[in-house]
Amino acid sequence: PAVPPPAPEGTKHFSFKLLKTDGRARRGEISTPHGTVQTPAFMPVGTQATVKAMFMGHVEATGAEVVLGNTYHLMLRPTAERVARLGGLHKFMNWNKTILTDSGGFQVMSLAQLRKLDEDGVRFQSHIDGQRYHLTPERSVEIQGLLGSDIQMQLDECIKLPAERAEVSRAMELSLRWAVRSREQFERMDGPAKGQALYGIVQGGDVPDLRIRSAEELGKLPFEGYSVGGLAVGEPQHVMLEMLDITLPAMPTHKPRYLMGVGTPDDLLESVRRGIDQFDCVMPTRAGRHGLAYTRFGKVNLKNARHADDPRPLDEASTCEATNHYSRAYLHHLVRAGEGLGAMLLTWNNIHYYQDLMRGMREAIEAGTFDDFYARTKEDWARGDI
Ligand SMILES: CNc1nc2cc(C(N)=O)ccc2[nH]1
Repeated sequence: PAVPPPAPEGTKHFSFKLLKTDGRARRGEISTPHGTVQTPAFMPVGTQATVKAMFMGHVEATGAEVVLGNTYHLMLRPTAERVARLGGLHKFMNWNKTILTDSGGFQVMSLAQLRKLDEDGVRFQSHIDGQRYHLTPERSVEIQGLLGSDIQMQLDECIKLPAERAEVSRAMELSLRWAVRSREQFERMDGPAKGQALYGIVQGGDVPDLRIRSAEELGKLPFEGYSVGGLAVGEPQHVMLEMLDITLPAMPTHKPRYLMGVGTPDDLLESVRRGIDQFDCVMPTRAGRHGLAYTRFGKVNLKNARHADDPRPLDEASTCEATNHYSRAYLHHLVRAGEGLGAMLLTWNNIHYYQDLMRGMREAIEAGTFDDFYARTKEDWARGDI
């Protein structure tokens, strides 16, 4: 039988230190058996044990200290048991820093076929080969343990917005019951002793009293951190931000807060300002594969013919080794020609930009100048690319 990989030599603990605040913005440090994570942090998405179009050494060069793995994809292929037999996800993908995994629940609802959700869990068919699965809170934690994930997620039910209050309440209450079962499984697998973390996920849609109930009930359980779920699911940005204003004050102060699936650079700036510590989003990697660059002065679409003769790099001041050796004209050519190097260079640029933005916010909070950083960054984006 496959057993979870052994924790690395040395530290076997998880901790979070709240180092400084500036308004509601927080500067912290997460410690896991695979190193530390300076927060606020952006976690590049490594869905199928790879950050698409990047070598992990280059992901590390951007300053990223934690990447996300998707339980749904990995349980289908190559399976958690095979990854465990091969030494765990860190070894499998050659990443020896921190790995956070999601529970699989969100992607079952968005990718799998013939889904049937009940009190026990969710039954579905693989989008790859139609094979049937039954994902329960216990199985999701077991899979994440087999992968050797440092930060694991409870199984929850995330619904799309807009939704009726009754539906939001049903899904939130189910997620609370699943939180307890996830925690029991995590402790059966000695997660805390291995220095791993399990995060509870706050649900409640766009309904203030349900958000507060979810946050308060989860806060009574000994989770190492808490995610804000159920957002970036079709609601306008102002609704997402209003929900943060409601939810964050009801969450434990001295535990990390992770806003799932978010977001654009502007989402990150607004959410750090409200007290979020961790983010993940496919935006920078997916955009890079579609010819779109994120820069200090906003987005640049390299497909656009205006770049065809432009000898300048994307950003003269960027320290990203992937983009300051190449002209916009060259990037435009690669994108128009459909060359793989185009996707690689733009993905690297985008992850590097996201890490630069997070580093800027961390330094501003440390210096007590977050409001100034916020205003200047908004101005730079408004200036746009010239
Ligand atoms: C891209 N938006 C997004 N919202 C999410 C919510 C969850 C959740 N578990 O509520 C997970 C992943 C998510 N990704």
